[in-house]
This record gives sequence, C-alpha cells and structure tokens, in this order.
Amino acid sequence: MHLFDIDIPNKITFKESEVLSAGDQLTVFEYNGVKVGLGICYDLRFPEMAHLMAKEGCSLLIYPGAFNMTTGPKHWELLGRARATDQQLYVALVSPARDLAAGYVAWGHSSLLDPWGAVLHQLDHRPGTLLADIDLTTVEEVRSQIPIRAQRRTDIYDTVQKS
Ligand SMILES: NC(=O)CC(=O)C(=O)O
Repeated sequence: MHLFDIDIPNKITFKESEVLSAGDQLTVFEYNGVKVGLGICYDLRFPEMAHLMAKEGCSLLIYPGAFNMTTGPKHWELLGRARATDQQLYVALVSPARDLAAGYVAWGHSSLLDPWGAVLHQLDHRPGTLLADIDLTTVEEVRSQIPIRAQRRTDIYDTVQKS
C-alpha cells in the first residue's frame, strides 16, 4: 500500500513510485479460523495500517519484505516488535535471504514476534525455513492484561479507514 520512496544519501535511494502503483485497500483474510492481515515491506513502518487490520480482528500480521543493508539492521526487528506490541498480536516478517551479488541486497532475518513484542524465532541472513506454532490464547491474554484497545482516547484521536 505504501510505496518505498526514500533517500538516504550515500546509502540508499529508492523510488518505487516510478515503477509501481500503490494499493488502496487493506488485505485481510481468514485462514483456519484465524484472521490474518497482510502488508508488504515498507508497510511495516505504518502503525495506522496495522491498527486498522487489528481492528478488523487480526491476530497475525504477515509482512513479506526485503529491508536493505542500511535500514534492516536498524529497523527490521524493531518495527516488527513495535507492531506486535502496539497491536498485541503476532507478527511474521518474511524476507528473502541475502545475496551479495544481487542489485538489491536484502537484510534477511525472517522473524516471528509474539503479542508481548518478544522475538519468538529469527533466522539469520542465510536461506532457511522457520516453522513455528503460535498460541492464540496469548493474544487474548495480553489484550486483557494490558487493555489498551479499550483505553484509546477516541474522544481526542482516532484511526479511521476511509475506503
Ligand atoms: N524495501 C522496502 O520496501 C522497505 C525498506 O527497506 C525500509 O522501509 O527500510
């Protein structure tokens, strides 16, 4: 939905908007009775989008993404943990492995974050498979123990879906 247009001098300049057009709706689907929200890469930086998918009932957000060698080490895990913590759900970050010969070098580090914001599993930069069970009672547990969803000051601010 969000296009990766950034400019970090001497590090990385990218302009997805020159070759791609942005999505204009959320992607939420049900799998085995679990609502799952899907974002791509740069979408991970937008808490409002994650919030709207959580509001639609998601217990898991999946972000296929390829952060780069500049932002990856600084932000990939941090943002995944932030989205898991602020929406109190599981977050799966799914990255290609690193290929130093590629034109765009991915950070890698596919990860699974739990609703406490903890890193449950993480691969490194090499090809690998991460297979894990997730316990959905943890979503309800965290949401009832730290009830931020009911404590939002919607009289002062709100996040609304416009289309
Ligand atoms: N590659 C992306 O779309 C996003 C990214 O690398 C970043 O946000 O940093």
